[in-house]
Amino acid sequence: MDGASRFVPVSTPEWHATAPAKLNLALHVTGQRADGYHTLSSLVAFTEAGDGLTVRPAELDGLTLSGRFANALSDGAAEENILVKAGRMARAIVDASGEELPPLALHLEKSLPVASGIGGGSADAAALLRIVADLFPRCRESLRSAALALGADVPMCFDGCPALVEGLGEISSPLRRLPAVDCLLVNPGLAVSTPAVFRQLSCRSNPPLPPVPAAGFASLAALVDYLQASRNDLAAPAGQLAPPIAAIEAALAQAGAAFARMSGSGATVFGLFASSAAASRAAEIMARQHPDYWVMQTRLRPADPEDFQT
Ligand SMILES: C[C@](O)(CO)[C@H](O)COP(=O)(O)OP(=O)(O)OC[C@H]1O[C@@H](n2ccc(N)nc2=O)[C@H](O)[C@@H]1O
Ligand SMILES: Nc1ncnc2c1ncn2[C@@H]1O[C@H](COP(=O)(O)OP(=O)(O)OP(=O)(O)O)[C@@H](O)[C@H]1O
Repeated sequence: MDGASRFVPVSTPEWHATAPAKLNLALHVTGQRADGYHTLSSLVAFTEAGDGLTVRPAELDGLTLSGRFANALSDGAAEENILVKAGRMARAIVDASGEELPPLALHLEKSLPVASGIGGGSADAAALLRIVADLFPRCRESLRSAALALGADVPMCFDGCPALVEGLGEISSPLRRLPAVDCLLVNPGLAVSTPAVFRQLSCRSNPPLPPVPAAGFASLAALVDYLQASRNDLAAPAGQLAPPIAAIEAALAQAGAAFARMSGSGATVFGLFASSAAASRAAEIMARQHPDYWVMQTRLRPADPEDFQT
């Protein structure tokens, strides 16, 4: 059965994907290109939990929203939603391949805070591109290549695997091993603009991350050892725009995190924990201290060496 014929079954099909949060476990800004964009060296991982995207064929394209952070997106025109742009791009690519992508009804359960350094919009767009790639496998490479035009984080979200990323984030070296580390994400309720953070950077030319061990990370301890020799270069400029970031990092460490750091351009801070019980205890402490903060307990999506062909 080819991809297009899947759209004419007796009952209406429906596809669902989780759009996980992206965590920049470490992020070094290594330079600035002539077009103003910055080159990065970043260790990225993805969480089990995230936004939820449901896609159905329909008479007309449409987007509906629900979830805790839906309101943050319904103020703007639907056309501005990155999902609408991703859908348009996917249709152009599928059409150019000689197949046909019908109108789609999209429903987004927006569970991740907006403009928070965990790539929520990028994850949503990538989830849609992945669904289209599964339906039209011949278009997968073109969809992956086009993803960068939607945003620097979209290619890594499309791959969805823990990786060392370079360039603007589109050059990816997947990690051979990463355990399913328990983690907490904490956001103080302050939206932070990514361009504003890059503008505040004082040094735009830093050394890349230390080499990632060829075998990846077999334990939380090995990962933490590596992270301690790295930074998030965007933490200082983001802290000028969202001062609670440093206090959240300290509070997570105090509450038992083996490691805590801001992700991306902030203001979300992640904490890594030795067990789900330890993460739950810290979640209770954070919720008691800051009932207005967003706190999400989840785990990192692991990487297993058996997934790699040698
Ligand atoms: C900070 C990161 O989240 C780390 O993964 C990404 O680099 C940002 O990814 P993103 O939010 O998808 O970013 P985009 O939507 O592509 O870019 C937003 C704006 O941030 C700045 N920007 C972004 C990425 C990058 N490598 N250099 C930049 O200078 C540019 O001013 C750009 O206009
Ligand atoms: N589906 C979407 N989800 C979130 N933001 C969206 C979406 N569509 C458009 N946007 C816009 O994109 C901007 C960035 O939002 P997003 O949540 O992706 O930021 P972020 O978490 O800081 O991303 P990154 O980590 O990639 O910098 C917001 O200003 C928001 O209005």
